[in-house]
Amino acid sequence: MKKVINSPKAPKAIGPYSQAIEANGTLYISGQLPIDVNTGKFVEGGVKEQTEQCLKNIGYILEEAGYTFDNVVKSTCLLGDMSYFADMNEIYAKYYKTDCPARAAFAVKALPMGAMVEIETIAIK
Ligand SMILES: CC(=[NH2+])C(=O)[O-]
Repeated sequence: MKKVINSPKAPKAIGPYSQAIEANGTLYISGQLPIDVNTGKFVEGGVKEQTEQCLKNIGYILEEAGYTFDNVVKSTCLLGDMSYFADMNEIYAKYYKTDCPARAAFAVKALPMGAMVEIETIAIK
């Protein structure tokens, strides 16, 4: 069975997808954009601020589902340009300090709404 997770603290989906789905003790969080739910817009600033906002949104969704960052086993970081890699890592490392999740990081041609960063996450109980 699947359960739709919806945190009011995180931005609503901008398309036909759920913020997250929990199935069989695994939480699949959709790619999070750097949207600040309070403004409905991207957080001000550059790659570091955008990465932080993506991770904050992920944290709200984890919390809503009863998970923490310690439960994360895999993440995928999508970047608008590979030159963002170091700045993204600097912020990412604040959230994942030890026993870091498995991860892939890609530079892509473009991200929704022109974001610089989008982060997808899988967590298990
Ligand atoms: C932003 C996002 N997760 C999507 O699928 O468009």
